Amino acid sequence: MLDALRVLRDTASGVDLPADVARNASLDIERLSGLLKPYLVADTLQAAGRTPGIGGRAHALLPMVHVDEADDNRLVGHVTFGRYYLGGFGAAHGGAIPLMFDEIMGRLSNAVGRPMARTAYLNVNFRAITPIDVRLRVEVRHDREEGRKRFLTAALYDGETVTADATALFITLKPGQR
Ligand SMILES: CCCCCCCCCCCC(=O)SCCNC(=O)CCNC(=O)[C@H](O)C(C)(C)COP(=O)(O)OP(=O)(O)OC[C@H]1O[C@@H](n2cnc3c(N)ncnc32)[C@H](O)[C@@H]1OP(=O)(O)O
Repeated sequence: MLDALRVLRDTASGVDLPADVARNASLDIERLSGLLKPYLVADTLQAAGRTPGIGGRAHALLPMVHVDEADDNRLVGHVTFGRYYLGGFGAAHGGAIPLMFDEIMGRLSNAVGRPMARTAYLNVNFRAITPIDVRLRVEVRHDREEGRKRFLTAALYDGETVTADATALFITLKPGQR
């Protein structure tokens, strides 16, 4: 269903509709929302964001990052920003790129049995236009740990061009910390 939703939001982002088509589409979307509403649950029980086996953890907001290779301290994956993420002039929105970095760096930070950590900072440099509808490579490194602090770096590539890179600090949560 979330795959279909992704297709819908990419398509809906790219069209310019006559009023009657827009009205009919709105009615259909409202009908779908009505179909789902009886199944709303507490956020601790929802599938979205809590289903690691499904791309993007079934989180509707996230661009789908696919992991191609990973070990304890390094991860290589790929991502394609669809039309939904367009900022302008064929480039991904500058807010979508940190979203993707936070997710994929968080995934490596929390991998291999390391206890849960939360992002304390995420610094992103935009080095070149990040094109939409192009398969991009993302590389993440877990560089070092100092007590509760985990330092990670990442880069996003269009071919050999680095379009963005990031440094992040993740802090291990204390037992019982919310
Ligand atoms: C299905 C599963 C898949 C799992 C895959 C999941 C992937 C998703 C990942 C997404 C992750 C997120 O987006 S998380 C959501 C976004 N992040 C947040 O909402 C975080 C909000 N902030 C916080 O909750 C808090 O500030 C914490 C937990 C980060 C830290 O608070 P704390 O625990 O009280 O620790 P605190 O004493 O302040 O800091 C500990 C040490 O770190 C340093 N420190 C703290 N913050 C910073 C900072 N911004 N910059 C520099 N240094 C900092 C302190 O100086 C201190 O150093 P010293 O004195 O010890 O030297």
